Amino acid sequence: MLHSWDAAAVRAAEEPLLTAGVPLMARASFGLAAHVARALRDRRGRVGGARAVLLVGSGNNGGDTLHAGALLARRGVAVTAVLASGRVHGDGLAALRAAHGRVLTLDDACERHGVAAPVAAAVAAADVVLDGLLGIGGRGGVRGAGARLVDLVAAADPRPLVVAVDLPSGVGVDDGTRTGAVLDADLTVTFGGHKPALLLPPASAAAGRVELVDIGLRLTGAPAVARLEDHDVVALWPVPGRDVHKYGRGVLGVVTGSGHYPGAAVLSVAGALRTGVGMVRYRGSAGAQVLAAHPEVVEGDGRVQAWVVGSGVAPDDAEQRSRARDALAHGSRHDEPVVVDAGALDLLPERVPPHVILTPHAGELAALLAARGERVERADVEAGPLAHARRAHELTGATVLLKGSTTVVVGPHGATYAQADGPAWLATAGAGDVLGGVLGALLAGRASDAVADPALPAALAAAAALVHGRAAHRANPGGPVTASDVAAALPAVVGALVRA
Ligand SMILES: NC(=O)C1=CN([C@@H]2O[C@H](COP(=O)(O)OP(=O)(O)OC[C@H]3O[C@@H](n4cnc5c(N)ncnc54)[C@H](OP(=O)(O)O)[C@@H]3O)[C@@H](O)[C@H]2O)[C@@H](O)CC1
Ligand SMILES: [K+]
Repeated sequence: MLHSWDAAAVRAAEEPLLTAGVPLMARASFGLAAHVARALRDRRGRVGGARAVLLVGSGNNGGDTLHAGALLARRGVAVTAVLASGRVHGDGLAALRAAHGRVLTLDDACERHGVAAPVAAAVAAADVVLDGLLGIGGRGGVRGAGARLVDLVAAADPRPLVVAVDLPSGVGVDDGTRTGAVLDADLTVTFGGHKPALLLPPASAAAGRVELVDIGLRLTGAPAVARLEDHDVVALWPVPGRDVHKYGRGVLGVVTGSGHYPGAAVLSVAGALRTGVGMVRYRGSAGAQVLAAHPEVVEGDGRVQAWVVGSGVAPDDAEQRSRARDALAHGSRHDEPVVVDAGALDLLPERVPPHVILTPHAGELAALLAARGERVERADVEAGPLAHARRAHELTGATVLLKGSTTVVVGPHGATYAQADGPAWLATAGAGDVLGGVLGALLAGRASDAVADPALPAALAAAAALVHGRAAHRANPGGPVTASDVAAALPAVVGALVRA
């Protein structure tokens, strides 16, 4: 599992080490220089003779960058530091000067006297740019001279390799927002532990590949945001024991689809069956289509351990909406986990337990929050997915899985996940219906655990997102997929993950 820690936790872990005189900045800059040198070697074949530009802000992030620049200069790199502030890290600047690095300033006064031209020339000639404007001390997007530097580098053609120091400057460190100027990086070299912005959308898209440098911090306690990796899935998966029978494995009740959208029912059932479930009971108006596609399904009422409701339930299908409402009410009251998607999100009772899991996309989450009196539009959710998923969890009590290219999951007790497992090709009609089925199957298999441990539904939701994303990759590596392809790839993906 990948963990991330917010700025306060990182500072708290740094403090005793700094007091004890541990050279954290030296460790950070040494690791940074090593990663930059490796990237230069990969790109140009050698390190010596490369040209590097350092964007240097006023804090310790700029200090890391200056020290790394000094190390690179000693390896034969022509290093130019551009100071975006009149106040920069003194030791770092001295180290760079001692290593014969060049220093340019770009505060407002200097720019009026024409310093901008040499800065532009240095950026235009650079093989690599190190973004050391802001680290965990940044508040809001990069301002002032730094913002002009960001624009200059972003417009450079050919584009140099951009390495973010600790994290891309100007992103919301703890919430993953991107409010102003941010320089998109190819590589981020982060120190001590991942920061939430490196996992959370939209900021995570600015980070590129992320490399972690161990500087000896002891980050303990719960992480701010986690990301499941393949090897985490087996511990969560309801792998059947030798003597289990189909009812023991879990029966999933599915109330999805409608006369208008029978495909949603077929796909949500496909997702569940191919993930592995004892039985699916289907209730609804698309029974003929579901049975034609999946003869193993049983139609009608009966005991179930978990539910999937809502995908493809049309607003004018009163009968199907009433079945979805009943399932939702029954599941909330009777310890049966419920996945609530699309057409049932507006049927949600005022408060529900965390074993009710909402699976909206950004537009649906905005509508859900607006219906509860919040002034929110889709664009707001896209700009701050974590904050809005959290708000929906607080207002409803439900576990919230917010779908997106990076899926954000929020549950009780701070359980927070950001999963970026699927290819962009997965943004296709019906993929969400399959995801609902995957999660439903997991919940049916672990229904009593998911009720007893309020944080477990969030972990299962993250696991569902991981498996769904992996299935899209497996269905057609690097190319287009349909929702049916994704469902078809599920058994092999699950098999590979639980055997590993
Ligand atoms: N502690 C250690 O030993 C270690 C720390 N490490 C490194 O230190 C980094 C954290 O350093 P940091 O705390 O100095 O903050 P940092 O992010 O460099 O910038 C703060 C400065 O920026 C300014 N500023 C703020 N917002 C702004 C904006 N939007 N636009 C423009 N300016 C803005 C702000 O100004 P102020 O608002 O205070 O006037 C302040 O002067 C961390 O990410 C890691 O790289 C590693 O070496 C490991 C060891
Ligand atoms: K930075």
